[in-house]
Amino acid sequence: METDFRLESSLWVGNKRYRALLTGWHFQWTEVDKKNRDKKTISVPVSEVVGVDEGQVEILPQKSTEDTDKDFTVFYVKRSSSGGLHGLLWRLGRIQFSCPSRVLRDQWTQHLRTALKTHSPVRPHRLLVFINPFGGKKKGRQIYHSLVAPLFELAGISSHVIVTERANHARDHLLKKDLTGFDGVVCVGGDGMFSEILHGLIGRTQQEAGLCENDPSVTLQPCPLHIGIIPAGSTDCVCYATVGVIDPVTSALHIIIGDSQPLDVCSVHHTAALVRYSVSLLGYGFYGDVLAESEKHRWMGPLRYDYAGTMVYLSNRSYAGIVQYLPADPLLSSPRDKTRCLSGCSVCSKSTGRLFPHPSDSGSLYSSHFSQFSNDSEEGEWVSVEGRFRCVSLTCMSSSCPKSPLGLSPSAHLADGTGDLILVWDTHPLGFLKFLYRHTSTQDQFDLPFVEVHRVKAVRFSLPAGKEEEAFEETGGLDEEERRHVETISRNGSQQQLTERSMGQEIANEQKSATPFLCGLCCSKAPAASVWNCDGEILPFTNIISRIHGQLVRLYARGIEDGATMHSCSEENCERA
Ligand SMILES: Nc1ncnc2c1ncn2[C@@H]1O[C@H](COP(=O)(O)OP(=O)(O)OP(=O)(O)O)[C@@H](O)[C@H]1O
Repeated sequence: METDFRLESSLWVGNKRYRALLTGWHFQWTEVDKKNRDKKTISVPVSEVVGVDEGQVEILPQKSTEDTDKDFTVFYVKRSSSGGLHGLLWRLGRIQFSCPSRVLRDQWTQHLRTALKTHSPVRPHRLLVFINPFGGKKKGRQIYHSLVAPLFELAGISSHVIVTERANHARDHLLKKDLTGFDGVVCVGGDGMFSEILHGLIGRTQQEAGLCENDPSVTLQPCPLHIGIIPAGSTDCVCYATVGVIDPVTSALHIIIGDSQPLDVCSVHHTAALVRYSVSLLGYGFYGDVLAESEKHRWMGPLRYDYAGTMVYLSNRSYAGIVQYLPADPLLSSPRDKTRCLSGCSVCSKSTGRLFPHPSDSGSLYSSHFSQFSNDSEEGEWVSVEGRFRCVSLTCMSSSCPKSPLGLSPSAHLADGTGDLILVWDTHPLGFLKFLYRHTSTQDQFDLPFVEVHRVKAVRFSLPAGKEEEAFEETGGLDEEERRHVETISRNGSQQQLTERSMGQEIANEQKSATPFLCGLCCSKAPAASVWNCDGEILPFTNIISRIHGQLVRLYARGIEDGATMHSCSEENCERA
């Protein structure tokens, strides 16, 4: 196979001579001096060649081609350090070669294109793009049209663009409209937009498979369409945790070359109904309170999270609860093993075989039921703990973000079919402050006597009997709308997908106004119950059951590339920013 694509010749860039070599998997060019000695080599994996065009081609500010007979231009992925602890920025590299003859030029372009088709077969050809015009700084449209669309055009990707007109527009489209011919769905926005796409695609896939999402023991069908995230929100945590940087060009290049990163998803249920899906944080206590408090101060913009965090910390709350969890196999990995889930993670790769025992399952992504939960004998023993907690958090990924570069659980994996359950028992305020502060540094936040972390497959949370009634009295229990909501989901399953964001917010607002929630430091009586923060949405229920679905979706990403690889590739297609 290798030799089929082998091509070697002298090529010129300006007046410098290069020896260019295509071996199938790699394209490299080495500058040769007048004495025929090799100078610097640049080597690019064929999978990272973005496109090849005849002539002298520019793409910015818009595509222009000077069609000369003996020239061709190669576009490729070029890395540069983001300067921080985290991943690498990707940029579009461009090199324009001249050949001694047109025949040789055509040979090069043909060979490169054939190598691309053979060694990069999973690149997208047609994408459905949703732009949230109001996300983040309201620059979604501009980001897409100026930075992303020209790259898609260069790579020969056709895209159908929908600018959303309301919340849940993208989700409803994915649930109801014809998606034939699309290879993937791209969202231009923040975590809220990603969540819409996630819910739409998972719901659609289960509808088509005839599966009921309400039952937590049902093994859900992995989604066949990939998701691409072009970050343009005020919180872009999923992008940060799966790419390592928040940068539209880097994300666009990952989409173009068809990178594929599986991602675990946690389903959250209340009684017999699905409430939501989560990929990053499902948090009760502190994180729920911060979200509820911050929603009251949306006018502050992103500053509201710092303000709410401070207020909630000062209110010094803890909550009674019963947490039950189903431990994952401790022999496979541990949340305290100091490993990091980086690009090419071996724990995640091995999990693919465990989660999809029949090779065809993972290949087609249309596996039939794979038993990791429903089979009682394999399920294992549930563990139960009861007490007062500052916070209870479940995360399917490290949940790293610019403010917490290692995240809530630094050794969590993106795609091993498990989540990390973090229990922070009631403690004195300074202890809790230490726990919070350690998230911003490299210190181990789990190395504290009041903190536990467990790698789990499922979690149940309930209020202790007496507290349930207290909380019920405080909130007035389920209101009419909540009851209708649960009934609708139970009846219609995936047809009527999930909590409407707007409705969820209304419920949360009602709940907030009904609860003497955080009336600041003056509030003398602490409420009996907190709320759940599910990837930035408040859940309308306290008693929940959640389950991790291994590798349920795939993103156009490859996990975080280690900045240290900059050293090994400094001779190749890398540069320091
Ligand atoms: N056209 C629209 N009008 C109003 N809301 C929309 C529209 N399109 C999408 N949304 C909703 O806006 C929410 C926030 O969007 P997004 O995540 O893109 O931006 P963000 O600035 O990061 O948001 P936030 O800070 O509120 O989480 C999403 O949950 C989505 O459902």
